[in-house]
Amino acid sequence: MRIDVVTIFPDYLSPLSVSLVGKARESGLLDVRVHDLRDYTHDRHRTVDDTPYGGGAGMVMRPEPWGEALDAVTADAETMPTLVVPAASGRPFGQRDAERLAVLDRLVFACGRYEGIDQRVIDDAAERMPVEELSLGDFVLNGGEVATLAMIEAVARLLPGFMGNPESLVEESHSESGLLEYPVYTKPASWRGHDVPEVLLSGNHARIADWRHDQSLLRTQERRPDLLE
Ligand SMILES: N#Cc1c(N)n[nH]c1-c1ccc2c(Cl)cn(Cc3cccnc3)c2c1
Repeated sequence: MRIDVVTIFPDYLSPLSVSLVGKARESGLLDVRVHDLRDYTHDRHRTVDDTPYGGGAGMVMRPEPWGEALDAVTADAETMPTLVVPAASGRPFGQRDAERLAVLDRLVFACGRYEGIDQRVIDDAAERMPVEELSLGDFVLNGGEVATLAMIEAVARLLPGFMGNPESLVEESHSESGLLEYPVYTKPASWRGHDVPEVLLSGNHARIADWRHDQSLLRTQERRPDLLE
């Protein structure tokens, strides 16, 4: 999978060079290219924003640099990529979205800042490629980079060969079961007076599986009853 990211803060995406995503890039499983939007400006100050039509506080990202940047990163596309635009006003991003995006050949992430990207950028791109405006959740960030990091990690970890042990993808929160993950423990069996639940030391795999399912159900009932509706 190739992922292009356009941003005015390329360094914000440096976490994509470490850990498993970094290893996936080194192995060729993932091809991530980060582009500085200011490279697509032509004035001395490399201006990417301007005042909003209709007034109001803050600034809006100019369409011209975005148009040139998206044209450049999609110019060589054999199949048009999907453009993902993190937006506070976007549709909530979830695990089903990660699964859907993980099977695509190419993604382009448009990381905006200020009060947002001129809407005509999204409208123009939608004439040539699928566009998804997605939100990381019901909280407010200052731009699209953090959401892009999260979405890329959620997608990348689903790529065949990314996780050393693909089995670990099965029993995760928000996986197909629809339940939250059960609590996990490792050695020592007793720590600061806290003991590992006896069933996990029993070696009885049927009892362990039942206990884990019960724990997942309890957690989901307590923390995310909406998942059980
Ligand atoms: N994804 C997501 C997401 C989220 N969950 N919260 N905030 C964002 C997000 C994504 C993109 C931008 C761009 Cl472009 C500018 N801002 C700042 C802003 C904040 C509030 C209202 N208007 C603009 C963004 C915030």
